[in-house]
Amino acid sequence: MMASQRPLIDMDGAYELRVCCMGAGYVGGPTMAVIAKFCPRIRVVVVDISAKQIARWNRGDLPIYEPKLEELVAAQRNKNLFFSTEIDRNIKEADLIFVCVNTPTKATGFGAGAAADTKHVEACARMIAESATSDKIVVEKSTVPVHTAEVLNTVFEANSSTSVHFEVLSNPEFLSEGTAVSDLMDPSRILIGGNSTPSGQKAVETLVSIYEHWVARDKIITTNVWSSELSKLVANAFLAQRISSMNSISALCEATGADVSEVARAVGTDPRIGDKFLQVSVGFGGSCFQKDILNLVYLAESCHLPQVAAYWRSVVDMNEYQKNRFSKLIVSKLFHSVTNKKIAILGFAYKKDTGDTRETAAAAIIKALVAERANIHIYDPKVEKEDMIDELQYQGLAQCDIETIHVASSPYEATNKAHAIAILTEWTEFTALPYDRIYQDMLKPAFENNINTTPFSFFLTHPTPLSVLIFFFHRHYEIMFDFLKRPTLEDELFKMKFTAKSLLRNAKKCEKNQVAAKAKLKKAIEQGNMEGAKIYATNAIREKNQFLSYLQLSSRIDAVAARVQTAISMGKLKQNMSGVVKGMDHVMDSMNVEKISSTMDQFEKQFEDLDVRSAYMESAMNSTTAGATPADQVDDLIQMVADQNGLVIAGQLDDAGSVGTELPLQASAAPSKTDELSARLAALRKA
Ligand SMILES: NC(=O)C1=CN([C@@H]2O[C@H](COP(=O)(O)OP(=O)(O)OC[C@H]3O[C@@H](n4cnc5c(N)ncnc54)[C@H](O)[C@@H]3O)[C@@H](O)[C@H]2O)C=CC1
Ligand SMILES: O=C(O)[C@H]1O[C@H](OP(=O)(O)OP(=O)(O)OC[C@H]2O[C@@H](n3ccc(=O)[nH]c3=O)[C@H](O)[C@@H]2O)[C@H](O)[C@@H](O)[C@@H]1O
Repeated sequence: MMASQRPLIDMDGAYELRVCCMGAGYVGGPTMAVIAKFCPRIRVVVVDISAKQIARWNRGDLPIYEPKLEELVAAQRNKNLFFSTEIDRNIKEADLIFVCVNTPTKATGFGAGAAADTKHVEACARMIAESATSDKIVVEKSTVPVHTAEVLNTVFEANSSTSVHFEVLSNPEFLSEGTAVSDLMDPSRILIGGNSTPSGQKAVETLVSIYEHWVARDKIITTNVWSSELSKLVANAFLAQRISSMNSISALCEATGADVSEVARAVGTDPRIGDKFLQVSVGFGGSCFQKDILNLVYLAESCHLPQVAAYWRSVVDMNEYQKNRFSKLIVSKLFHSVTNKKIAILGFAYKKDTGDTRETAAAAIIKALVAERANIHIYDPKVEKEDMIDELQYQGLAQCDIETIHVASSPYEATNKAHAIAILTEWTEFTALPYDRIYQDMLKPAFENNINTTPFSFFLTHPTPLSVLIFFFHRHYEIMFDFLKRPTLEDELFKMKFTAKSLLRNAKKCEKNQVAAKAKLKKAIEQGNMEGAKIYATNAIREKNQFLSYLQLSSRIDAVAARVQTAISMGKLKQNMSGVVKGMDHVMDSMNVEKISSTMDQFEKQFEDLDVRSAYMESAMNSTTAGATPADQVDDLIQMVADQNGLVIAGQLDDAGSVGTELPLQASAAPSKTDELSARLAALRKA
């Protein structure tokens, strides 16, 4: 008699149905715990070839981390949920067997690197065929290539007695790690593929009746077996394709000044497109996306559809490009060399709320940084060291390189004396770390003091190219690539304040030089050296002019900064400000006085419309830096210094000639006003 035709009451009356699940991993464990919770009259036994895995499920020290799973398992364990290594016995006793084993990408042989390795699924089929003494419904829950059900049927036919009937169903799983329990309790849909034969349809109804304990019937989709098998691959390929699409657009945004999060929002609000899975990241990870797309590619190639294969392969290629782009970015932001630099990696899991590291983008980034001889320190709240090492090995890191990597037991240990931090998993705890404290313990370049004392939270939202701290927030583009995006007004505000301070310090230097030049002038007059006096007088006047230039530009920038600050806090900024802000970044970096001055002009012009314009020094730079020092100013100064010091210079001034015609060698080599100013500003930038 077919399992589906048996009365749903077990011989001892205790259970309606006996379920066995082969594979106690990320899918098998949580899925069976949820079935056990909602179906108290169904007995569920999860079996695995790994005794270690089963022991952990039984001990309560679960082999996987998944929110809410521990409580769920504890509530059902040894009631109607059991974990066992007795595979043969549990197959015999089961009416329905879920196959939940791993189906990784083939590593060797035909289809290596693309086809799914179904050896574990086939091994399960052989075990079932050998052990079964009564009819079984066998459910493919693993993600498998299309037509795997056919393989199972062939194995069953060849290896079992003719009196036992096997009905194979496809029932792919759509849960996501990190939200597995809630996904299982409230699934978007349940997909069941079965044969159209009466026994096939009966089997479908048996499986439907299990899910109906907690899932509405209209959410349960039934199809033929091949549609179900293929739908799973297509669903994952579509999700991954959205991420790759957005990642590709992120590169375009960086090149054009568009903001990818704004683009994602603008595009995703179209209900035909939807806003899910448009978050830009370092690259998607996880055991399934890449594997399932490659599986689809292999299927297309096997069906002689090269264009279809190439289309889907590009989703994986784009993912590789994004990981690579990101690694290069870290190196370039650390002044093009990470050799012997300590880089703290916060987060190793491929996403938050899971300890799973399979295909994590973190491993690819670490591999690239290790190749550049960086000193890597990793901290992850849930990933164990052995799992990190296994994944790094799997992703091709040599043993000798793995030995150079340190695994830290706290974020503080990882970041202490680090040159940079890369946050690669969006763990919630990373958003609440005391970054000011962490920053204090990090290595810093020779910053100006005001940067060192800037609150750390500033760097979190306003990374600047001056900063050696890098905050890459996996899946949180805003923070991740913030410093690559066009600068925000807040960024510019910071830069303006910094530039204003630098100019002020330069002004002070000029003031000092002016005093020194005047002292030399006095000495020259005393010695009757009128040629020298003219040179020193010229220098003193030039220093004074420069002092004024710096001072006035600094106060002009301060005034604009104050207006920007007010406008930001009042939310009064206009769209057209962004054009000015965009060009601002380079100008401030250049420390070119004329350019800064003209950018300030633009800013002020924009502010006229905002009604926050206030009086400030007009044409400050133009009047103070333009033209040469007039000769009469030089003479006046000499006269003034002579008078102040009771010195007589009558007639000597005319005999000395004009400045610039009879200058001593040293003085004639002195830089022009503009050159000197530029040189000072260049020196200031280097300091
Ligand atoms: N991890 C995920 O989030 C999802 C995975 N899937 C698919 O589900 C399948 C399972 O994935 P995971 O649970 O992540 O794998 P996993 O690697 O966590 O667990 C598989 C388990 O099967 C066991 N196993 C292997 N051969 C066995 C055999 N002959 N008899 C008994 N146990 C055996 C292994 O020891 C392991 O504990 C894969 O096909 C995967 O593509 C589908 C949806 C989500
Ligand atoms: O077949 C599977 O194994 C499962 O694969 C994914 O689930 P999962 O890999 O657990 O996690 P996701 O939330 O899909 O994230 C996968 C990767 O994509 C990245 N991601 C996700 C969303 C996004 O917008 N951007 C993005 O980069 C994540 O950071 C992560 O690295 C699917 O979401 C599940 O439906 C499917 O059942």
